[in-house]
Amino acid sequence: MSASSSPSLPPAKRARSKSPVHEEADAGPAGLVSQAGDAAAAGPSTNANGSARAKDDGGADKQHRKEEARRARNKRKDYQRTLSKSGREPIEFDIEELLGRRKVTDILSEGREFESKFPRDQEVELVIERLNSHGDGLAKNVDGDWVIAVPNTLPGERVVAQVTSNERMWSRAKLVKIIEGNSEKRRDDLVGCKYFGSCGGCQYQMLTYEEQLRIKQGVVERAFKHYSELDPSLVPEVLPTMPSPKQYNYRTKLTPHFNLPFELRRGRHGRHGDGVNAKAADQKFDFPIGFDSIGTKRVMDIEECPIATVTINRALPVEKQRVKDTIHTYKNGATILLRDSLKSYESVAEDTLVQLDAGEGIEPDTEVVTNHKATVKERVWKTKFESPAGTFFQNNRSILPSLLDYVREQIVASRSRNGEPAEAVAAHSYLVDAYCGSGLFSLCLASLFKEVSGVEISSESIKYAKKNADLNGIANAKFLAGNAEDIFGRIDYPPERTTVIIDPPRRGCDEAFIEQLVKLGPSDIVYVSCNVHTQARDVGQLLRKAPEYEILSVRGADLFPQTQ
Ligand SMILES: C[S@@+](CC[C@H](N)C(=O)[O-])C[C@H]1O[C@@H](n2cnc3c(N)ncnc32)[C@H](O)[C@@H]1O
Repeated sequence: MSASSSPSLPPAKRARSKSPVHEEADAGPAGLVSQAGDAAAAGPSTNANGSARAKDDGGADKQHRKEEARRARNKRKDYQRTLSKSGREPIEFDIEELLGRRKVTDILSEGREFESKFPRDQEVELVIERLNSHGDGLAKNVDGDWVIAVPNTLPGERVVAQVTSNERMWSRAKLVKIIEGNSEKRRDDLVGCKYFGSCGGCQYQMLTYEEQLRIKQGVVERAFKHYSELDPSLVPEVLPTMPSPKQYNYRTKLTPHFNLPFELRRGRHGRHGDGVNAKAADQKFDFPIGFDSIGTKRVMDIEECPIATVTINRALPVEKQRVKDTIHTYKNGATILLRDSLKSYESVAEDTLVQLDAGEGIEPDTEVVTNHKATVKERVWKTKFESPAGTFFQNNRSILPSLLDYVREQIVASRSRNGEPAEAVAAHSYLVDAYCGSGLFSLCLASLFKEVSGVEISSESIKYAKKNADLNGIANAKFLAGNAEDIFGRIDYPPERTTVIIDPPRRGCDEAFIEQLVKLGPSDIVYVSCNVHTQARDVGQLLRKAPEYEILSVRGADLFPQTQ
């Protein structure tokens, strides 16, 4: 699910008899969160610890802070390295399930985990048994002590595959031919791209969309089973995957890349010196610009990408030609950015706007931006967004209304469980939008809260989040540039009336963030993620640290149809 998102709505808290905030806030290392006496009067306040840093901080103090920062960095890295306590990759669970736990234990205890590897390029006949979370078909060798992963295959298919590399108890292989296909599932008539099967970008074009959604539901189920390390009774049934209204032409960002042509590389670094490059300005070079071919780092030339928007596909050949015409100015290979942006909010007619909101796939009037610093325009529901092209914004605009609807519904439902009408709660409740980017969740949901506060590491994104609040006339939103956990020292929200939305990068949350979150003890937490494995790990951590939380809903959303 490398490029797809899996938002879910874990923990909403049961009624708590006491808040852990008071008990722990004073004692904690940051000790920054306190519960407001009058929450309604309290906005985010500056952290006294932060602002009270004395002028006479000496070298020793500086040294101490540096040391603290280094320790925090290392702790963060350690946490991120481990997907779970045991640090296991998803393939290891697949191997265990395919070969059987007993067999795997025997192999490991006898030290044979690298023994059954295949010579590179060897062709093997295999029967595919299941898919892994990357969308590759998995099969066992004849002795049942090794697993082979073959992209573009389906369970039940008998195939010939050629081994490309060996790992610990498994090999990667590429498909040579299908001897017996899975006629029930394989629908080659659905394939929408001439590069499918060679390009590493898409895995599922040969499947019906319903099947793709089912597979993703299974990935979410397995991730929570293996990585949350929670008792299964604590994880509710994973809901059917939220479909993307558009299954092709949905991607609003494309990043094809290229390597420097061999002749230019020699020119720069080889014995010919700069002479070759001086000539290069007049020379034409033909080299691939596109994506890696399946299972390799070899770039394939791509003329079109049917999952990207029509506007991006129109711009792609022009951009590729521009790179080819100026290739002598590049020192290395590079990645091209193509970002689809609304031409203007006004250029979209009101009726189109309604249809856009409903996700019915009317193409808005857009243009392509290639400069990382240029501004991209988007709109979700009626909220307008601007962000620099080089910073994060969700890449499938067609599904965002449904995604936001789901998040909003869950927040409203959680409030009604507490017995208060949603409108009444809005007047005295708060939202923390952690990892907020340019304010997608906080600004779209601001009307549900008295005040919202966003935190984000990119100061560029924060600058735009503030601009976006102004652009939409939203006066109750505040934004802070910093590490996600810094927000907890800046707010004074009453935990029992605070919702926290978390939407971290693929590596998931930092442990420090989870610790601070638990100290705050908000009434509801919404965790949106583009990596369900780190999400499940974090949710497990959270529930172990704060067992009073209850997971109410887990659901994948298919932001990247045709891909894993
Ligand atoms: C998946 S994006 C979500 C952005 C936003 N919620 C949205 O949907 O547009 C994750 C964001 O986390 C930010 N980020 C990464 N590490 C962070 C950290 N340690 N603290 C705060 N923000 C961080 C990234 O810059 C990025 O904007």
